[in-house]
Amino acid sequence: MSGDGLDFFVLTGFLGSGKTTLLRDFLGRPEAADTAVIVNEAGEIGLDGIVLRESNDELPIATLANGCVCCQIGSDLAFTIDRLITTPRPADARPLRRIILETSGISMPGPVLRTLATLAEHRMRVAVIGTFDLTRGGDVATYEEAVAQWAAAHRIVATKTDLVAPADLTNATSAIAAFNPVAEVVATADRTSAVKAAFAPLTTLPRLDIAAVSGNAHPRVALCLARPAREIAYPDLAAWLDNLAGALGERLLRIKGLVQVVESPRPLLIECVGTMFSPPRTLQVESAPLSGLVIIARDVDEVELGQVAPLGLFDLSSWKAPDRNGTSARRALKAEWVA
Ligand SMILES: Nc1nc2c(ncn2[C@@H]2O[C@H](COP(=O)(O)OP(=O)(O)OP(=O)(O)O)[C@@H](O)[C@H]2O)c(=O)[nH]1
Repeated sequence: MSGDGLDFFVLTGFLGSGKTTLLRDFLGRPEAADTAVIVNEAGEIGLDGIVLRESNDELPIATLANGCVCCQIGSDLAFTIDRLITTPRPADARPLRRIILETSGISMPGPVLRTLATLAEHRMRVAVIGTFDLTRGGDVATYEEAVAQWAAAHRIVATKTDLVAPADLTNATSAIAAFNPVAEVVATADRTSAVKAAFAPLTTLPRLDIAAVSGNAHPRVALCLARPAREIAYPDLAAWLDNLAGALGERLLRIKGLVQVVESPRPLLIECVGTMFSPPRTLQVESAPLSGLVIIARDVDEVELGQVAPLGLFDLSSWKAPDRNGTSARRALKAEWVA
């Protein structure tokens, strides 16, 4: 038996940001019957597993409690996934449709995704779902893990909506986009809608309407849009991405975007979390609705990005960069992007 057709959700988010609660609410819903769960906790006591078991005591729930999933238990994770997929389902149960891995609040997403990449034979559709605790907002961005978790997410769910003022909920989308402008955002006070949307299949096209982003730049995280400056051949694009990853190393948090290369009439979807790239995928649309790569990186400036070879492949609008002079550069850069 293979995992072909399975959705694999990596549920990530900082300590206490509402991951278990979101998952518990989902597992209590009828459509969660074809779900298996893997819980990782850095601590010794598998508390999250117990809480989740309360919401649905028939689900397969595997606990990885012997360390943080990102640093110690790659092979345990691979083994656990394998076992969940190959274990026969009870006669009256529907086939397994999704696995949800709740990572510990201090897990870095990159190593988890690297482990999942070794399980390519299962052909699972992997999506990273992040939580954004509205009561703490961007405050936890001082923790490198929190920023990496948001940057890696395909979708970010605003949590604890009942504990904040309506204005905080209204501003949630822009607050989240300040850390990851390409993620889908789920920000609603309607808990049922939020829970369903959190684990719905992903849409294909990246969200690149980054001109809508507002808010203050994070002191160490730069968000940048790289737009093709000329026609781009695939080998040049591949070399540029390789060199960018090599130059930034672990400071590279995320790239997502569409690039039209001369070899193909259709745009390529380019995506990486950390320095790990998904294989570029040709989109089944004639031309890119918007050609460009959104880059999220830590401790980097436009000059360094501009030195990546081959030179001159992309124009860089660093529309949200760390504010070094005490005045925001965002307005001018944003205007450049809008034009
Ligand atoms: N009022 C309210 N409380 C929430 C909500 N989501 C989570 N909480 C509370 O916030 C605390 C932390 O929530 P968890 O769901 O355990 O958070 P977590 O991200 O799984 O935490 P770790 O596993 O420690 O990383 C708990 O006391 C929850 O009851 C919410 O939407 N509304």
